[in-house]
Amino acid sequence: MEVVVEKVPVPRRSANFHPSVWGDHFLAYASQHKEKFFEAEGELQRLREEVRKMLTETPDEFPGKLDMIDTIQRLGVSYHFESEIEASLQKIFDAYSELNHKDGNDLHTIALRFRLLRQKGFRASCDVFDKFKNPEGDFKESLASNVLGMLSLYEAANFGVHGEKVLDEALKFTSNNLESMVPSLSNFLAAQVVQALKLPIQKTLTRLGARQYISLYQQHESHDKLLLKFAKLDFNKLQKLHQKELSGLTKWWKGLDVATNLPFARDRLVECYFWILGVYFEPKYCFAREVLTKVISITSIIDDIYDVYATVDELIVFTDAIERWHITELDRLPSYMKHCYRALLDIYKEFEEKLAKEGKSDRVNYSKLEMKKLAKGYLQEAIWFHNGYVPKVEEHMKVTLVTAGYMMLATTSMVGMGDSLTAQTFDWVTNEPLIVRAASVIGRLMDDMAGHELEQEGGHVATAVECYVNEYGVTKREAFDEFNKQVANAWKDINGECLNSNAVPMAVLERVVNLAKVINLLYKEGDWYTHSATKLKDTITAALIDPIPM
Ligand SMILES: CC(C)=CCC/C(C)=C/COP(=O)(O)OP(=O)(O)O
Repeated sequence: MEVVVEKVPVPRRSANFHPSVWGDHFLAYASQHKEKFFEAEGELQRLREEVRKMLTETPDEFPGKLDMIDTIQRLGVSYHFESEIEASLQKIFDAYSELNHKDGNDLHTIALRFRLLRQKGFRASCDVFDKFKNPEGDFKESLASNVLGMLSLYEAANFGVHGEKVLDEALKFTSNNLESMVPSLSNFLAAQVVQALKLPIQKTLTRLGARQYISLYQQHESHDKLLLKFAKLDFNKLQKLHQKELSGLTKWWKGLDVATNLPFARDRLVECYFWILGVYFEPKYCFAREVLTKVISITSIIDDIYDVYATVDELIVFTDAIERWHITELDRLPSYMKHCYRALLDIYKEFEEKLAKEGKSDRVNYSKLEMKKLAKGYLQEAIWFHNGYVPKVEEHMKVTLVTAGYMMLATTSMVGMGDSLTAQTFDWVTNEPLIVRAASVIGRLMDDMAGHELEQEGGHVATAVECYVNEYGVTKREAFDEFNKQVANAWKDINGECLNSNAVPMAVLERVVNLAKVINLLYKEGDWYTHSATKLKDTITAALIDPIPM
């Protein structure tokens, strides 16, 4: 495509991304909420207190308490009872050996206890599973007929860290057995097993998980009606809140008019909001969501400027302008870049002004530094691409772990959080801690495996796959196998870092874990983000448009 920019004709590339599939859809929700926000508020509050009572009145040493906590979490409502659940888990952890001893060979209870503790950062020992092995050191075949036990062990094994051989074995044992069991199970159990094998709890996003679990739970003959009703009402209330937020963000996004001003770029505000909803969905993180959605949306445009449209000369100036971060830099930029640069500066200025009222505007600087680092990484990739250079894997990863964007997003995720976060925590997050690196490895490798074919065709910097094949002289299949192993190892890093949470608030670690979960969803079956018109559209519809029928 030939476009005249600044009087000189410049050859431009285009990736032919499809336009937004949402248009102004979410604007409609702006007026809806002028009426009474949520009609069932009174009932919701009453049910919430009933559930709280049920939770606090059930003794912690009672095995049914574990199922209750699990159900509350999986229905997506545990955020209302964080302190109650934390206190129970602490007591359960303190009596861990004793309780496991008492439960004898009850695999379901023992595995569930282990998982619930690990999920919340308690260092529960995996030695509890040794007793389920035979003298040869294999899991007892007799366990294979215990569907509930196998399912719980499978979910637990996904929380393993490096060196936990028993959990690696448990994962293989349960995955194989569960898969072969499916045809002989009742519809209800089969649906649970299939869902779990597709996506274990450890990788499930809270809103989507809640939606799925609510529909499964209501098919369960002994479900708690009160809890189910509460979960449905709460889901629908949160959905309305999210719709309202997204209508505000759509208004902001319309002001940028991506389709006219930056027609070569992906126009993906709604997908970006969904991405960030995976990072935090709770009402208290409303401002944090706004900050992170604006930042990821503008980053997506910036990525396309570097990857698709700009010349290297323009990119050198653009990167320098981002480094200098000053409105006077606008004069040096071609007009299409001006739109993006101005928006970038405006959003950060807005955050600074808002945070200044609470004396927290310094937080924004950490995010700016990460954004500058990201832009330099993008430039390096563009130079490699334009020179036809295929780096060695190590050199590639050094840059592309930064351009995976998760170092910048992990840092920025903390900017709008109301929690009192210290300068040490910001220093920690900006120093490439293992958990952020692991999320970046997952992001980079899954993105490159998903986009490998297209990116090769469409003119993109060499993916990790190409670099690996090139350096080691292996097949593409072998490169994928190696990367899938690295991704599995990165999940173990993440699990391990969540058990060392003394120095860093769990609320911060959870953001990084959630970033990893989103990337897993978006890239495990191709690039859903770029090609958002089908599967991602349906997923977003379930999370953000269709209420749960009462
Ligand atoms: C995590 C962030 C910042 C997301 C913003 C949107 C984005 C750049 C997605 C990846 O696109 P891509 O598949 O084109 O990525 P890349 O160019 O890095 O391969």
